[in-house]
Amino acid sequence: MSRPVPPPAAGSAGGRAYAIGLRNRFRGITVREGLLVHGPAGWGEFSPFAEYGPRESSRWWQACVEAAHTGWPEPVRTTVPVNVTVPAVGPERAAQIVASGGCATAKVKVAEKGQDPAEDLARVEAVRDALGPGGRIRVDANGAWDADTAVSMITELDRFGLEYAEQPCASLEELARVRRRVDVPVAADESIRKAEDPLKVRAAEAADVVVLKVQPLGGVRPALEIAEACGLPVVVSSAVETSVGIAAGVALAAALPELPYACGLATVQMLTGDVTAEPLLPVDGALPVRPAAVDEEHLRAVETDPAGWRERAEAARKAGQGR
Ligand SMILES: O=C(O)CCC(=O)C1=CC=C[C@@H](O)[C@@H]1C(=O)O
Ligand SMILES: [Mg+2]
Repeated sequence: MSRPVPPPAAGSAGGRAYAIGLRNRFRGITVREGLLVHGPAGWGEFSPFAEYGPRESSRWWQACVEAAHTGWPEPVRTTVPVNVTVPAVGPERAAQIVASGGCATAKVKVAEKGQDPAEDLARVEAVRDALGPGGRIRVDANGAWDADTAVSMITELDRFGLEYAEQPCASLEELARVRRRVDVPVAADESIRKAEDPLKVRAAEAADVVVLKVQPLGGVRPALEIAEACGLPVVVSSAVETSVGIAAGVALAAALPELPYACGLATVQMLTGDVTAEPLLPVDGALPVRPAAVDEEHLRAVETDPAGWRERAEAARKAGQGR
């Protein structure tokens, strides 16, 4: 029998670390790691990627503290439509992922380092075949194309029908240039989550849609403020967390006044394990709006030494005080 995990003893550094394999390599990693913290409001997750220093990680820590100590605003919906996420895999694997994903929308990674355009075309074609004509496809280049390449790739990929192209180029100027030259809407991700001033996206007319992730933006409330200030349609997306982190993304998506697109929150599917007995996985293409409680048996199966993670959390906390 599995049982709920009690909170860490008062005064302890707190936080339990996990390491969970990914079913397919994603943004260069094969294992996802992070820290889970319990507080009066529930569980929070702190899982900045390995290359992020204390300053960048400080927002991720704030998001964890919000989840554990404050909780989230009231939801305005009970389910959140989601997309299946397709890493930069071959066409057969891409089709399998879509077929088993249970979603009518797919986000497909493109422009992976070391791959060529024919691989992107073959992957997106396989995804279109697997989804059927009624499905929606968005692609994410993570800023890897220059403006001319983006225009020609988006035009070519749009043969298979694109809902939007996420972060085709790195800079706002390039995004704006691409946006003027293609009919496919442009979404901004890194231009929001890595920017000192996320509102510049709107001013630069660089995007039609903004992608918001809770941890990089410092929590559900700060992300809601950015959404309101931007005034553009929002897609909430994950940072490939356990169900604990995903619940924060779901809380953001559930609190937004409008939610016109499926969200990138079905990523527990990408992991080989989870820390809860009831993972936040899609049913009929949507996630239920609810928190996620850590379960002792599931956590133990993926638990690692928390020392390094507690140090990272402490450094992020201190860096946040200087903001
Ligand atoms: O949006 C999704 O479908 C899933 C999440 C996702 O794609 C990402 C999560 C974390 C890091 C990123 O490289 C990636 C993204 O760029 O959106
Ligand atoms: Mg992205």
